[in-house]
Amino acid sequence: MSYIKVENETKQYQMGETTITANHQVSFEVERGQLTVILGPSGAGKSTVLNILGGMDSPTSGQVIVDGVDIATFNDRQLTAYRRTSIGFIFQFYNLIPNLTAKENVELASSIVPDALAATTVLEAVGLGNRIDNFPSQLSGGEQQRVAIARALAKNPDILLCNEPTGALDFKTGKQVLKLLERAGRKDGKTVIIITHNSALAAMGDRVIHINDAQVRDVVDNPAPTPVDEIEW
Ligand SMILES: Nc1ncnc2c1ncn2[C@@H]1O[C@H](COP(=O)(O)OP(=O)(O)OP(=O)(O)O)[C@@H](O)[C@H]1O
Repeated sequence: MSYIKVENETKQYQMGETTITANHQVSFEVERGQLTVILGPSGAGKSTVLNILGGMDSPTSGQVIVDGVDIATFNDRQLTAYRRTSIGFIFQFYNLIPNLTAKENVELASSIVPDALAATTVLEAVGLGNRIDNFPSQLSGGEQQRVAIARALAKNPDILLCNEPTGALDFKTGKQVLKLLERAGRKDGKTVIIITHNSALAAMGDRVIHINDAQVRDVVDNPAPTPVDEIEW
């Protein structure tokens, strides 16, 4: 069985009298270590998929099997443990704590898991060895996103979930960030899932899942993904 298998996952939100269907019968699979791009326009339902895969939300119906276990059946305590140990999150706007240094931001995450990597080591790995004592406000957007990647990697999770990781960055800085995610997948064996509306990023994925109007429209495998260095947008 695939490492991740989402089967007929539906998520509805009740807003007074109105029911909003954010995901409708979503099904797809991701193999372990695969770099996956989930592509779709704004409002398509991508973040909903990511929130459910990350254990931040539960589906209304359907199965979300990760490493053989259906996390859709998890209670709050099980979801907390899953979020802590299995998942590293990277968001569009970094979500760093402003009054903690880069190192302290990373340590905050690593302190909640048993098999954490040293904060300094991961900050060095993302090229920020000389900025560990800087506060987020003293770092550029790209540097802040690299701290966020270090924070996610420090927990040593199996899965990295990235929601528009380059959405707030310029082309050159965005590429640096994508190269780190590419390396986390190709060298460190993480299962990296990137959500984006930027269709140029599809080329870097081993698998591309197209979502539109709450549904999976297409799943395309790339036998020869393009290295991030060669992607233009
Ligand atoms: N908590 C919520 N309550 C009500 N509706 C929601 C909630 N979360 C998402 N939705 C709705 O579900 C639909 C899908 O939203 P979602 O955020 O998953 O899309 P998206 O593809 O990630 O879009 P974007 O790229 O703009 O973030 C939208 O119509 C959105 O308004």
